Amino acid sequence: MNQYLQLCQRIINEGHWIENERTQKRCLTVINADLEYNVGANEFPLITTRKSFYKAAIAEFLGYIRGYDNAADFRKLGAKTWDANANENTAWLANPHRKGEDDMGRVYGVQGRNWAKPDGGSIDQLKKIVDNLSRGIDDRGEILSFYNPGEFHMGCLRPCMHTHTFSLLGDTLYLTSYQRSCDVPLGLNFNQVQVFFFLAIIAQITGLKAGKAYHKIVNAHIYEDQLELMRDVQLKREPFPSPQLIINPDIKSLEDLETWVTVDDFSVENYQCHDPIAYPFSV
Ligand SMILES: Nc1nc(=O)c2c([nH]1)NC[C@@H]1CN(c3ccc(C(=O)N[C@@H](CCC(=O)O)C(=O)O)cc3)CN21
Ligand SMILES: O=c1ccn([C@H]2C[C@H](O)[C@@H](COP(=O)(O)O)O2)c(=O)[nH]1
Repeated sequence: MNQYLQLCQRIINEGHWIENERTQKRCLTVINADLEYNVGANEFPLITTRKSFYKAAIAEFLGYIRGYDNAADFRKLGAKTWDANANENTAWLANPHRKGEDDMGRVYGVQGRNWAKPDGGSIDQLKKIVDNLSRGIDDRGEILSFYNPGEFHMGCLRPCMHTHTFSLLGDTLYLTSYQRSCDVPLGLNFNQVQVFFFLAIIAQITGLKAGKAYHKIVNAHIYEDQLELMRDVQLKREPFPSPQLIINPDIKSLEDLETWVTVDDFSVENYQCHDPIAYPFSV
């Protein structure tokens, strides 16, 4: 929790005001942040200085694992997070590749599970990783990349947290996740949960021990209309100790994640938090 608060404070102390053309808003911005989560010790990095809706964050990531490309499928899992980008961004609404209401296009999980090969067919990056790790193999290229510049024009948004690398030391699994752009009040609140969740769940289904997750962020920003709430409300609050994430032990395979798992298979223990804060969202 302290590393999150330190990053927020650093943006306020040292940030530069940068115009953003896509959203037509200014962002207070710093470059480079390194966050670390101890998944093995189950120190769940859930924000405590406001109420955090971790189930929606897990639902969103479960949608990526399943390769979903439609905001309605995310809603069914419990995440409304793609409604605005799929249906309210004027550039995407006018894009000939958009297949209709709720379509997100070839983003995130589509690339992760169904990367189109130039010579036909497709690559399932996640299945290869899970198969290797289950056999104790780390070929130093256990990389899940959502970043496909050749298909940016076919999706509603370029992926923000775009690359996840798994590494094995003995029977302990590590994850390094790389994020190019980070909405610290809203997005990071979810992304911290997702990086932790991803290592915890892949360790569980591959029979490995979870070690640490390393979360590397390039452009970390606060939108101009979020600044007052962050500076004068959230940062004035005292954090509580980290809660623990509890995962249904019956989840044993990638197929389980693809078929029957829901957000009800996850819960949190000892979560003490302050009141919610409704931050403005920029489409
Ligand atoms: N400007 C922007 N920021 C983001 O963080 C973001 C995007 N766009 N576009 C793509 C996804 C969608 N994400 C989102 C979208 C909405 C919330 C949000 O509204 N969160 C609320 C609670 C949501 C709920 O009740 O489930 C929050 O208070 O955290 C969070 C992340 C993260 N990403
Ligand atoms: O997982 C996510 C997804 C998105 N974001 C934020 C970061 C930016 O504020 C916007 C994306 O805008 P770009 O112009 O494409 O950078 O969404 C996030 O923090 N986490």
